[in-house]
Amino acid sequence: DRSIQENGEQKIEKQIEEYDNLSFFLFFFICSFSQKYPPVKFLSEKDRKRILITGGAGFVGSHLTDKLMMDGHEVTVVDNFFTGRKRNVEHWIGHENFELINHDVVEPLYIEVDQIYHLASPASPPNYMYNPIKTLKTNTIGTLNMLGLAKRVGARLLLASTSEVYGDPEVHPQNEDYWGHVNPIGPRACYDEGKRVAETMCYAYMKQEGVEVRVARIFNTFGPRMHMNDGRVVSNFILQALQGEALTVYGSGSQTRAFQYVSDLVNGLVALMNSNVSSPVNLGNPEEHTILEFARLIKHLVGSGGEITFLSEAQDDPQRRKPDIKKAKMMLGWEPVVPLEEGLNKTIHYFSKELEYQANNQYIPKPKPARIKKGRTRHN
Ligand SMILES: O=c1ccn([C@@H]2O[C@H](COP(=O)(O)OP(=O)(O)O[C@H]3OC[C@@H](O)[C@H](O)[C@H]3O)[C@@H](O)[C@H]2O)c(=O)[nH]1
Repeated sequence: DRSIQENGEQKIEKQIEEYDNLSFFLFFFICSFSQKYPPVKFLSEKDRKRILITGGAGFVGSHLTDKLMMDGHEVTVVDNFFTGRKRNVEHWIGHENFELINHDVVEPLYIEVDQIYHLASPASPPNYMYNPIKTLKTNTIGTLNMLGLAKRVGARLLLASTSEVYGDPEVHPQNEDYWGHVNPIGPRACYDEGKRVAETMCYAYMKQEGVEVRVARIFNTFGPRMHMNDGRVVSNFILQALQGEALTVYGSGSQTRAFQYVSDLVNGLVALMNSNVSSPVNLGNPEEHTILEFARLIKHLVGSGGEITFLSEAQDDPQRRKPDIKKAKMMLGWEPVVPLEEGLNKTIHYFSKELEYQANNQYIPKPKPARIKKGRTRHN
């Protein structure tokens, strides 16, 4: 009797085991088909960091979010959606490692994090000139708030600074030791001086409070997820070429810029954050072209027959800009790897899809010209 009973129990146990195996396989089978997020690495508790990205729904911020999420970290994106868009990060919404907070950094923020990438600020000249007071508040009060947060929770903060701290430079190419040539009362000052004082704040918090800071001086960057209304040269030229309109060159077009593709920048930001370099580091692609050359190249890549028109020069427009990236190469082992044409083709593809999307949604915004509009009602 006993052996019959034992036999029966063994059979039941075996059946349960088989059922468990089956449901285990079924679970993975269903998961692999219903997977709705990009693949995310598994990181142990020790290696996984809680990372805050201010401006994380913006152009650069959203690509940084993708990288840090896919590397397996817990990412909190804070954005006030002035220039950022939910669409840029919507593919992460609901993921257990991801959180999106609609918040303006001008107000204090109380969360627990290990690292802060402080990117929040309008970055395109027409956007940052649109509401200079807000740009100043974001870069000054916003940066103070984030440094205060870093101090309270012992987090390391990386500031997204800019090549604009060099102003209209008198040395060429620009290295990190150059102090810059900025007009403190010109139309670009809200951004240039805002970023310069943001850098000053970082080093004051480092010296006085021991906060770990990293400062990236970001040179011109382009790529998918730039806003249609961004107003910077690459998105303007691509949109104009795609729509068969004339490409608008401000001034003679002899002013120069050097453009990096966004994935190169994101790799540089992560390398800098995790390095021991606390002094400012230039991140940019040193391949320099005139704006007229850019216009011709984009026209050629899009295959557009549109004209090139010359409009009046923008005030205080930097005439020559090119990063010296020796420091990033030596200290971070970083340099850009994406060729200009490859990056431009990816961006052209993105904007043609955006135009289709907008056409289906009955709204096609025109690129904004870099003009300051007076007498508008604005919210500070
Ligand atoms: O339609 C356009 C737009 C811009 N331009 C010109 O193209 C050049 C580049 O202009 P952008 O607006 O793209 O960018 P800028 O280099 O002036 O500023 C940028 O600098 C570095 C970053 O920090 C910022 O993203 C941004 O401030 C300027 O000389 C501008 O006058 C045109 O000729 N036509």
